Amino acid sequence: MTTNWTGRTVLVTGAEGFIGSTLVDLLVARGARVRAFVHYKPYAEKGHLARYLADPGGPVEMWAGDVRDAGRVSDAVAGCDTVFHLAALIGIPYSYASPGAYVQTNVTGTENMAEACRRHGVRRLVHTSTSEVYGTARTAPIAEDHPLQPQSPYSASKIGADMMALSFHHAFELPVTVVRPFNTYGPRQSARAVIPTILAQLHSGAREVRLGSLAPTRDFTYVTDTAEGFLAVAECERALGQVVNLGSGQEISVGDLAQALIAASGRDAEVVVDPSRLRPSGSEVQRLLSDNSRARAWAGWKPEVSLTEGLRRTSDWIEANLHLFAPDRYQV
Ligand SMILES: Cc1cn([C@H]2C[C@H](O)[C@@H](COP(=O)(O)OP(=O)(O)O[C@H]3O[C@H](CO)[C@@H](O)[C@H](O)[C@H]3O)O2)c(=O)[nH]c1=O
Repeated sequence: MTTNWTGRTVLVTGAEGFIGSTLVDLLVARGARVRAFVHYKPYAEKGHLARYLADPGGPVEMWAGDVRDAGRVSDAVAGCDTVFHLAALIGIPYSYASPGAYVQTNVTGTENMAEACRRHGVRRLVHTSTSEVYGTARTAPIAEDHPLQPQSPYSASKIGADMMALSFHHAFELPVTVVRPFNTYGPRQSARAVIPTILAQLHSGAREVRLGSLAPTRDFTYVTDTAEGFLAVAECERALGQVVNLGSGQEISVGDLAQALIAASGRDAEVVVDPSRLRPSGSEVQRLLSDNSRARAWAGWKPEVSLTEGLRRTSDWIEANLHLFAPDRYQV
């Protein structure tokens, strides 16, 4: 589905992140004016949006702020046609240490965003969920009506955020769509996630890849496919007030992924199981596989980049940007 974004003003929160900045690239390429809501200005200015932010008259305008600040959020939304809300705390391990922070940023931040969108009458609020809300698949592939199982405080906060966004559709007719990406990967992802963690180790010459468990499976979806999905659902009438999965529909175990990454990197290493790296019992999501038929049928979306090709591109990017993965640069 192609849509004309020319001349439209679009707010992207979490714009300095890897999915957010990829979405900004796609919007700019389609002629939109983007308001990039970023949390930490100095980081954003050096990060993936740097080339835009160095051009004050260009298509991207930076708004530094915190989604917990309702006034700042409202100011950012004013005059925008569409809002893509990606800003969130996303690290699962950190959510065990500080659940309340996840409630404030993820649930209250989404409430602030929905309230601002209502006040300013936006055409569509696209709220970002996560496949983590499903927990370990009870049935696979996972369709949007699968039960929600909060296996971590992070997941619970995202379930709360999703419900808050959807409640604004029911209570106030706010035009909301909840997108539920499965594990997105690709260039720009930080070392927090499994694919960049392993690739950064391999390209640094590690001869061992240490993993907590090889058994969990994930549905890895390439970042441009995820970002294209955001754009497709934003224009989809049937998706109003609905949840839409964005996943490749393919599943791979962490162990097989590690082998695929060794192949993609052209490096030689052994995979070692290290139980000290396991997440708390009952918290690890053991299986995620998307049913993406809703996104295909409703929004005309389909994944374009195969896992083999996506891992090769990601490996090449990490090898060329290894300085970003030095231990003192780790971002969680
Ligand atoms: C970083 C890391 C991960 N793993 C394992 C844990 C999981 O079974 C699997 C994938 O881990 P992660 O890449 O952290 O992804 P996962 O736990 O699925 O969660 C991610 O994907 C979610 C989308 O489903 C996002 O909402 C979360 O913010 C994000 O953290 O790899 C390891 O064994 N070792 C590691 O160092």
